[in-house]
Amino acid sequence: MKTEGGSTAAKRRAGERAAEAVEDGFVVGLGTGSTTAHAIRAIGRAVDDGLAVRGIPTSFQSRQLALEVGIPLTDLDAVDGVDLAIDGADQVVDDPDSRAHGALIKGGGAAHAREKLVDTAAERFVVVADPSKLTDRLERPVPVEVLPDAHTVTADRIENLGGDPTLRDAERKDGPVVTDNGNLVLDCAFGPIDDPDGLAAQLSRIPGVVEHGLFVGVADATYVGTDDGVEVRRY
Ligand SMILES: O=C[C@H](O)[C@H](O)[C@H](O)COP(=O)(O)O
Repeated sequence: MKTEGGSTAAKRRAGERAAEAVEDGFVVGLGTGSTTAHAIRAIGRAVDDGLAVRGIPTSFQSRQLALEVGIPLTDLDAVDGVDLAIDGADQVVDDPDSRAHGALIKGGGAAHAREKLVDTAAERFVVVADPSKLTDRLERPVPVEVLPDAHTVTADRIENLGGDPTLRDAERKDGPVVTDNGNLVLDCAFGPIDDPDGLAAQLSRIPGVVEHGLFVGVADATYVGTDDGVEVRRY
């Protein structure tokens, strides 16, 4: 799980505040990453105190943590709906004058395909972040999960859109990162992204793309942990 960047205390404040929104009987989407991990641990403590919830993990990592802290688990196909999803982000547009306000780049931990399934299914999706994630325009490389057998041709098509794709390598293994779904990840640099919605549609149309990390118009709020509190952005 990726943990670099941002202060741990700020991440913890954001995660714990989001966990306070979990109500008795909720089905909760459990995102992935170092910030969401604080929310999962806080939900686990609430479960110890008697809160009845079921969690839907978005990755092997969040599943393991949820099991460790005692959150009963379910899956999307087994529930009528998801009341709340809590998830992190790699970048969040923070500009109320921009049409992209609240748009996200996700997938730093290669979990964005399952995250998008769960986050878009939720009645309410809350992003948890520290201030280092806020930006005027999305500009980090966009993680794109691709079918392994087609990663070269898919990379060519992403280049045709103006992207510069790099196959994500595993740090402690020879070879590429393999996602929980058995696929590969291309980190695709586009420079500053003026129209994330348009780029999202173009990426989704490429055969071989399983899912990309642009989340546009999905988040309902971002909880930004700071050095001394939590700022809430609502969309
Ligand atoms: O694939 C991973 C996810 O999209 C994470 O939610 C994202 O990378 C943020 O992680 P963190 O809270 O560790 O910065």
